[in-house]
Amino acid sequence: MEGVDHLAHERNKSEFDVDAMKIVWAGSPHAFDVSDRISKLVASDPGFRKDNRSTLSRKELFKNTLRKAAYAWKTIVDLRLSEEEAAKLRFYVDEPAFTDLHWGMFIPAIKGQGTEEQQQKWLPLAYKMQIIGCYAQTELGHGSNVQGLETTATFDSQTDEFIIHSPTLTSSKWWPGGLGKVATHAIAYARLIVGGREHGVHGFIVQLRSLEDHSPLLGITVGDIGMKFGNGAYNTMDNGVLQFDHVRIPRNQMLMRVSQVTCEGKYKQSDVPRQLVYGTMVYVRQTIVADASCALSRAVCIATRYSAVRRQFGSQNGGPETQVIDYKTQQSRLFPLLASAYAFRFIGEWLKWLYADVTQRLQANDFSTLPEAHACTAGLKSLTTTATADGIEECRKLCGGHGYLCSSGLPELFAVYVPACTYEGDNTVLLLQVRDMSCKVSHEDCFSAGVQAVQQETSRYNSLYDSSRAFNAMSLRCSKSALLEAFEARAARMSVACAQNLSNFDNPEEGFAELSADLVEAAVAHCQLIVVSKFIEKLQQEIPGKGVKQQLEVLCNIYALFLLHKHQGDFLSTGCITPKHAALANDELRSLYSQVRPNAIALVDAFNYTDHYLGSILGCYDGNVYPKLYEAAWKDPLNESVVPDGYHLYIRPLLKQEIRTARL
Ligand SMILES: CCCCCCCCCCCCCCC/C=C/C(=O)SCCNC(=O)CCNC(=O)[C@H](O)C(C)(C)COP(=O)(O)OP(=O)(O)OC[C@H]1O[C@@H](n2cnc3c(N)ncnc32)[C@H](O)[C@@H]1OP(=O)(O)O
Ligand SMILES: Cc1cc2nc3c(=O)[nH]c(=O)nc-3n(C[C@H](O)[C@H](O)[C@H](O)COP(=O)(O)OP(=O)(O)OC[C@H]3O[C@@H](n4cnc5c(N)ncnc54)[C@H](O)[C@@H]3O)c2cc1C
Repeated sequence: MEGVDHLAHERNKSEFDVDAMKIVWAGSPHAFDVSDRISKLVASDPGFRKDNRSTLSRKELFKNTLRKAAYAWKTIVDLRLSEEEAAKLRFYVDEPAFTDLHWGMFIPAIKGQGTEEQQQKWLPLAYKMQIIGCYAQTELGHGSNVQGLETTATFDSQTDEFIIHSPTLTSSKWWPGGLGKVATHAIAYARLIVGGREHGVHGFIVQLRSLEDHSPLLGITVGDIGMKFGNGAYNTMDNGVLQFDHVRIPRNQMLMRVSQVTCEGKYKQSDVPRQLVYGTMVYVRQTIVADASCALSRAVCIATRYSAVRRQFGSQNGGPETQVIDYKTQQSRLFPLLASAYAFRFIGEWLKWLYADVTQRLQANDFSTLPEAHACTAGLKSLTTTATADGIEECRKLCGGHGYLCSSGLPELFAVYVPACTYEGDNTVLLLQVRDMSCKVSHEDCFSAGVQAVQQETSRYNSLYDSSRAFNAMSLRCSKSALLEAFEARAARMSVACAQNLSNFDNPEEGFAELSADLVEAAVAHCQLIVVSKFIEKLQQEIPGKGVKQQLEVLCNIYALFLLHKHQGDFLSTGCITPKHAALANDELRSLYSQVRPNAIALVDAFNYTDHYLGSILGCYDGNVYPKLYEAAWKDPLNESVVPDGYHLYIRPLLKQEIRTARL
């Protein structure tokens, strides 16, 4: 049966132009071309094989990652790939590695926080990988609370140097990727002390290892923090521990765009806001949102293809059994995830635009949109990574028993992905930062503007309440604006409730702490509103290709109505929908699922993932699942011998009742 497309009948059912949808997914014809070429290049090169990751020991796994990273670099140099193509190549190599932090955080930190001079000195070295960098912020004792970091950087005006020091065990840097075994340099975050005065946390470029023999420099203690969740998975990364014992660095290795220390020991603050020290995190959070759609679409692609292959029950007159994708329960779990993958793709695109816009403004010393960018990236990073991590696990369950096999690709994808809910800011901590989005819910807003802010919000809410009276079964089906109003009303109501409750506290901090769980829920409602509204905006653009826009309309409705159904308590209590409307929304969802069904395989084909990237027998393009599963089982190291190692020591004595005399 080799070469037969077992999903051909599914592909023939599709009602839209898949190639046009591929362009929409990629973002542009150019982006599609780059992605398509590079993914095929990686898939066809045996140097990038990854099917044995879960069976390797940590040491073998890590060495293999080093080999792949070096091979990837050689490929990039030999083929003279552009920056965009090189980034795509690393993406499709699909193995977390020190290079993620070098390109993803170390370089952006220097670009964002370094002066022109510092950029000129360090960036060429980093671009050529003559130095390898990591981002050393988190410590054993503090991650979320950046202001609580304990590492110190004390200025010594005699020698024009900073002395970087770890004064306590809890000040040890802990977690930075690439630090454990590879990085030669770090952007280390430390409390700046000048002339006995503290000036908060700043970034410093610190060399960690010799460029000759890779040994740690004087005063540096560095190593890996140990095995992490799952086999293979994120264990390809050398997350590290680092202690400084009075390590001296030249003064010009403090990143000085935000503030400077002069050789006389004067601390000077630029006009730029202090928060720019956190700028790298804003950048990375934005990329993590884009990455969420990749991880979720990958899991959804696997689960959708397998659901079309898998059959259980329902045979009539000896005919084939029912494809599990035809069960309404399967559809109601799978299709909202498919819709979410598309929704996250578009919100990722929007956030990329927002970030580019902020960056441009920053260059012109316009810092006005920084708080919005921070709130949006923080909130949307939290929303999309939580939904994606949960979605991957749901996809595993949607694949039944076989989903639990490593060869399904889902266990490793889950293990690699879940830390996204924690790194770059714990998701709950980040939701608490969502204050400046479309409404005001912070304690300062309530207290500084007093009752006025609450009144404004209340009247805004009331007007939404009135307009959304028009929300009915018909508008649910046809009107995006009715849906959007429902989401706006819900978000506004939750914010107003928080604001009113906050104003009952004499002490704002106390009120904020007491109501933080409600604030988090209001933040989620705001983030969902943004995702829905940006999906709707996307549909207002011209989208070429037969049936493409119609498919996206269906997915947009599914995304919004699924959330409305899931959070109907919130929506009902806004009074903008009645229980009858909630029931109608549910009926509408069922009908939308029927519309997606014939197009489901084509909608995941539009992601254009190679079998190499998917890394899943259940999700393979041709759907020839069973022979591949059978063949893969026999390749497991445990099946190398028919009688296992250990038989004579442990099984035979059991069977022969000789266990008391056996040497265990
Ligand atoms: C199968 C194989 C698959 C393979 C796939 C491979 C793909 C892998 C690719 C992914 C790679 C990703 C690698 C990830 C590596 C991870 C790296 C890290 O985790 S680095 C460390 C990140 N750390 C954090 O994120 C810490 C979280 N904490 C914070 O961000 C902040 O400290 C805080 C915002 C929570 C602090 O809050 P608070 O105390 O209120 O802040 P401050 O007082 O310091 O701030 C006052 C003021 O500033 C505003 N603010 C805060 N942050 C920012 C910001 N970033 N930008 C702009 N403004 C900011 C804050 O809101 C306050 O504003 P105000 O107006 O005064 O209220
Ligand atoms: C795989 C991985 C890679 C990483 N890579 C890097 C790296 O390259 N560089 C780097 O510097 N760091 C890195 N980190 C560290 C990461 O950024 C931190 O772990 C993350 O910011 C969370 O901080 P924490 O560990 O201190 O969590 P904690 O803050 O200790 O969180 C523990 C719990 O407390 C809750 N909590 C904390 N504060 C509050 C609050 N104010 N209100 C309510 N609840 C709260 C959280 O919600 C969470 O449930 C990495 C982490 C992981 C897992």
